[in-house]
Amino acid sequence: MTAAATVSDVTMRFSEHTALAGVSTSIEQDAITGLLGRNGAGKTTLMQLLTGHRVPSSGRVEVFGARPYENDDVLRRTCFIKEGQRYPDHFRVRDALHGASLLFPGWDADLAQALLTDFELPAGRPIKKLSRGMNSAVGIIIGLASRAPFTLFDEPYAGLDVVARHQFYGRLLADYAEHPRTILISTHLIEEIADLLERVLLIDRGRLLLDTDAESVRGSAVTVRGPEERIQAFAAGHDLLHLDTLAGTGRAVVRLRSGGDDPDTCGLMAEPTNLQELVVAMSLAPPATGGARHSSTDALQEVPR
Ligand SMILES: Nc1ncnc2c1ncn2[C@@H]1O[C@H](COP(=O)(O)OP(=O)(O)OP(=O)(O)O)[C@@H](O)[C@H]1O
Repeated sequence: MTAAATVSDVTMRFSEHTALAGVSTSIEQDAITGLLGRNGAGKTTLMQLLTGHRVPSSGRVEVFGARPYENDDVLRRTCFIKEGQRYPDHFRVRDALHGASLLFPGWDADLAQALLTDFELPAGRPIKKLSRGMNSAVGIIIGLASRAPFTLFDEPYAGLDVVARHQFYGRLLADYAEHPRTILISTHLIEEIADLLERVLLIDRGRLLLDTDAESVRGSAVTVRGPEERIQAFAAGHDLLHLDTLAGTGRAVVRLRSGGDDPDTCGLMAEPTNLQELVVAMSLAPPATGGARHSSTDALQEVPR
């Protein structure tokens, strides 16, 4: 894989709190990567490091082969869209777009105009008078129309309605297909974007739990239902991530290991676990039982906690 950005053994401390602890990963060039994790996991912090908004307490961050901090050459090729983006008080929508057009060499004015129409945004309206969702739409337009070689969306759609979100996904995919670039997107709406993702990074309490291609995630875990003792017998050859039981009957999320039993053989009903369920189960799994503890030969690349 060619990396647009690399993060090597990065720790980020805020006085007493360690937001990222020894994180190493690469952001694949010309791919869409999802950055997932619970509140406070460290997603925004990682994006701030990648965009030169912060320098790590230790470790090294490189984007396009150089450190991003105060590096105009890197930052000109980077567009960072964050939730609740603020603009100067007097700015109208068109001022924000005009400002962005000056910043980004690859700016596509036609795409910006088409997106204004999609999101029904009045170009002449003062930004401070926009609704929350409309404000998010301004950021999304800038992020897409910038055509920046490295575009980061940090939970870009606060308040955006479901129709607008789907317009965003559609536009993102269509434009990315024509103009491949490196896109990193953090979101809590995992199922909505699961199909867009080519790579998945899952952070939990400042550590990477999952760093893999999305294809490997699909089919890597099953959700099984049945008598608890059968679930335990089945899970013995795999990784039990999460188990709910009621009166002896259970529902479990199990990461598959090669060589383990089939759910059928154990008399269990099984269905593939979707990305969102897997993220929930991995984030909730205690280190002693969580799949992330195990190094394995499975398709998933796991990082020890
Ligand atoms: N400037 C700061 N000073 C002190 N602590 C901070 C600072 N910025 C972030 N943190 C802490 O670092 C941790 C990671 O925060 P971060 O914003 O990266 O999480 P996140 O994964 O983006 O969360 P969310 O999904 O809620 O946006 C949190 O515990 C947060 O309180």
